[in-house]
Amino acid sequence: MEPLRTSSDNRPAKLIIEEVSKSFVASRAVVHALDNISLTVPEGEFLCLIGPSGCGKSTLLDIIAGLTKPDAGRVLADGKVVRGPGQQRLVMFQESALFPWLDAFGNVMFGLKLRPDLTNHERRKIADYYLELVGLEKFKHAHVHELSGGMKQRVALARALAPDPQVLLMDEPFAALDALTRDQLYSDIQRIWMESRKTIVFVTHNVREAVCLGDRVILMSPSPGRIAQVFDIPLPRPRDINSPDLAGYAYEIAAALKGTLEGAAYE
Ligand SMILES: Nc1ncnc2c1ncn2[C@@H]1O[C@H](COP(=O)(O)OP(=O)(O)OP(=O)(O)O)[C@@H](O)[C@H]1O
Repeated sequence: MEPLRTSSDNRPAKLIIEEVSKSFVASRAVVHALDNISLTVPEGEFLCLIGPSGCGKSTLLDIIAGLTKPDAGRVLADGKVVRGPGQQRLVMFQESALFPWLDAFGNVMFGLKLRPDLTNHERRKIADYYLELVGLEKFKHAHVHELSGGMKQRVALARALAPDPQVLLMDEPFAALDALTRDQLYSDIQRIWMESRKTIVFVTHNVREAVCLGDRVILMSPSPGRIAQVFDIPLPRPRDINSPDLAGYAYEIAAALKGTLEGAAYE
């Protein structure tokens, strides 16, 4: 099949989100979490979703993952309609959700259960490779309670990367970490993304984080959740979150973010 092309460049479209809407009934009120969202994500793009609390970022990520069904519209991954979770689209959450009874290696091996095509020997080699990639080879046999918050997120990242998904969906993965640990992870995730060229959809509240990581930043507005604005971030990589180059973009997006709160049509 001829790959679907995006309009903005010549890369094939990895994800197409077509007119997706989703409502929830909460305390007898209807919440319009997403209203008619359409978005195309080219292969290899690092896309950041930003917006105020409750604007539907996580709901959109869950719909892309196939964990939540939209009320209307659909998501296509490689041109095929997403009807449920798949090993090509893996999610990494804010809390690492590691298995506390397994060590770092065991947790990464667990992720590789998604690859029954591999022998146990191959899985072990892959787990070693990804633990090294995230800088944790020396902590291979450390148990979860022995790891810092940043190390746990590194293990979670290795676990998500090891089955080699084409799309990585990240829901505020660094939000619970201290600033220094986060800065290190910004470099690491950029390095890993530049080497692997995965398609990444990354949800964040943090404007500088979005500018540091994203090729594009999608600003969402709440009530109902809609795409308010799209920002291209053409800065060279790797980017340093503390560099002054980022500041202009961050300022512009922060101002627009403030505008989405003031302009939200609360229902
Ligand atoms: N399972 C659910 N049942 C009822 N309401 C829900 C459910 N999931 C999400 N919502 C509501 O839908 C809206 C969007 O939620 P969502 O978690 O997607 O927003 P968000 O932008 O990710 O928020 P945050 O930044 O605070 O994580 C919110 O009003 C939320 O309360």
